[in-house]
Amino acid sequence: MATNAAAPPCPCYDTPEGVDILGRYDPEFAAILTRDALAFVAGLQREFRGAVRYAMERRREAQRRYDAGELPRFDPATRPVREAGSWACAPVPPAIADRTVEITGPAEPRKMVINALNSGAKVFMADFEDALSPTWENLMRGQVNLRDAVAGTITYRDAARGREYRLGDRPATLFVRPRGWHLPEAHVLVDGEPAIGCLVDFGLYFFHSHAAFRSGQGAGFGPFFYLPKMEHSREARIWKGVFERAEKEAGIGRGSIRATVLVETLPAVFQMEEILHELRDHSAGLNCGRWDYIFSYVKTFRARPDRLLPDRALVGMAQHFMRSYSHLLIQTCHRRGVHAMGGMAAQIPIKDDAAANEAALELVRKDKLREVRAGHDGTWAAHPGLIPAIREVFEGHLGGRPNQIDAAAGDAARAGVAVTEEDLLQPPRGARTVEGLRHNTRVGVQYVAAWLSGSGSVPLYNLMEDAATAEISRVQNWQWLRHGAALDAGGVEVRATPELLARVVEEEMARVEAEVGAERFRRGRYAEAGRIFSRQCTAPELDDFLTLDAYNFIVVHHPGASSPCKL
Ligand SMILES: CC(=O)SCCNC(=O)CCNC(=O)[C@H](O)C(C)(C)COP(=O)(O)OP(=O)(O)OC[C@H]1O[C@@H](n2cnc3c(N)ncnc32)[C@H](O)[C@@H]1OP(=O)(O)O
Ligand SMILES: O=CC(=O)O
Ligand SMILES: [Mg+2]
Repeated sequence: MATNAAAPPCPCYDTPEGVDILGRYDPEFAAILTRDALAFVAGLQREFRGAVRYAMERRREAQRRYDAGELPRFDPATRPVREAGSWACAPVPPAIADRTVEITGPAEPRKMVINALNSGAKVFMADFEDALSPTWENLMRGQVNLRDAVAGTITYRDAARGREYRLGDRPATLFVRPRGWHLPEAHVLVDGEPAIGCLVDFGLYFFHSHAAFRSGQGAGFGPFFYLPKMEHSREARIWKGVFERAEKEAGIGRGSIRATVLVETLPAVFQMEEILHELRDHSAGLNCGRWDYIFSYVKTFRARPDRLLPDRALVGMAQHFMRSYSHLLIQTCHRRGVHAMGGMAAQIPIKDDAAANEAALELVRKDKLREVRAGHDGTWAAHPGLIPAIREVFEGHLGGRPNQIDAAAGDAARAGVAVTEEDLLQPPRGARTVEGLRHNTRVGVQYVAAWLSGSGSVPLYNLMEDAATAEISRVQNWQWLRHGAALDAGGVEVRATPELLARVVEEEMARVEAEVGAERFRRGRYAEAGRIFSRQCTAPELDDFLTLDAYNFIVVHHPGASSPCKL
């Protein structure tokens, strides 16, 4: 954690009792961090921090049981919720009936927010999570961007390219993804403790934009959210409480706020009905967060040598456990009357090779066709260049319908099969190789270097990489090392050991340096990233999240940014 002693003591933020801001002062940020907005955020913290602490402890307790050999499963105690045909989620707001293509991207840079809103997608998910490195600057600029986007006033001038960016006629509808429950916000203290990051993200955005959103984009509903990385319905219950408190304080109707929950942890797949039930007045469906789901599969089974994953590249939606997860999600959502959203194909446009670009596009088309045929109502795009192809697949299949919630269509329904616990847990098949270890390392180190430098999503080897995909690289390396996995090295079998990893890290760092150039390598945070990534892959206990440990390296405290000179 760095301290910037050179920061001037004043001007400073006007904070309510018990709130301290340790991030850099900026007049633009001060327009977000108003006394009233901070009082709203502090109220959320004070009411819900006990429940969040308890939920995090329950996660750790569940993990201890998995480590001892228990398998995740459907909870017998909530069978009545799963089996009751008598409940449904609140009707879908008209503004988001059609979510066939959603673009995602970080809430900062500003240019990207405008591009996403103008991309032709129905929805833009502005991300404070997988795609954003949570530096103070990114978080606060992201809040400024979203406020201006909802107000319809967002513009940007790219002086170097002489380009002006402004909103087009039919911008995408905004969803905002706050961070997961586990991440603190070290620049905002409430009663002397770091705030819960997602309540800062949610609270500031809601406070400044709920009214404009409801009268504009939401047509009487909203704001809309995506909720990441939950592991149990008790965590959804906390969000329900947050939403109800926010609605009450804002004087808007209960059920105005809607949220799509990402089902992206293995424990959560056994809780989908329960999550929807908790959020039934606030639900905007579920989404297959496939990359974090793979990460979670490894994490949950960290202690199980019989459940080692094959190379990352082989763990796709065609694997039985992934297909089963998507099918159960579709069945569950449609039974309860809400959208079943698909996930992210990792391919992005390839600029300098037309044939490779066409091959990448074809993979995206195939992935999307599988999703819409399975019954998904919409899906994600990582890049504006993919939207025409994805729209063509989804709109072509839906034939003018905004979604297929009521259609009882798709493989998931047609198959008529009950997805079982065994289906959801079936270990994926495929080879484990030294090349896989190398690829994980090369990508993991470069991602961490980018994240430390403020970029949370980056193109690497023609694929999108973000926190979720990087997590797979990290935990897979850790798991292979922990269990001394046998890896194929071109026909020869070698064991994954710390010594092998050390050699791979050294060689891959040299390769990365050659690829990015010595100057960029020296100026970037590659060496630091190499150390963090290696340490995490060889740690005796698996860290819960890459970004929790790495967060300490991006926190910059400015003493005097708030309380010492309260206005
Ligand atoms: C696992 C998950 O959670 S998935 C969801 C989280 N991940 C994401 O959201 C990733 C989103 N995608 C991205 O961040 C980017 O597409 C990247 C980093 C993968 C590639 O970005 P770049 O290298 O900048 O792409 P590229 O150079 O092709 O960009 C071309 C133009 O498209 C824009 N663009 C690219 N991706 C996006 C996007 N997702 N949203 C808006 N605009 C975008 C760029 O800003 C650029 O605009 P310009 O021509 O006005 O300068
Ligand atoms: O958030 C999405 C994912 O795939 O992870
Ligand atoms: Mg995710």
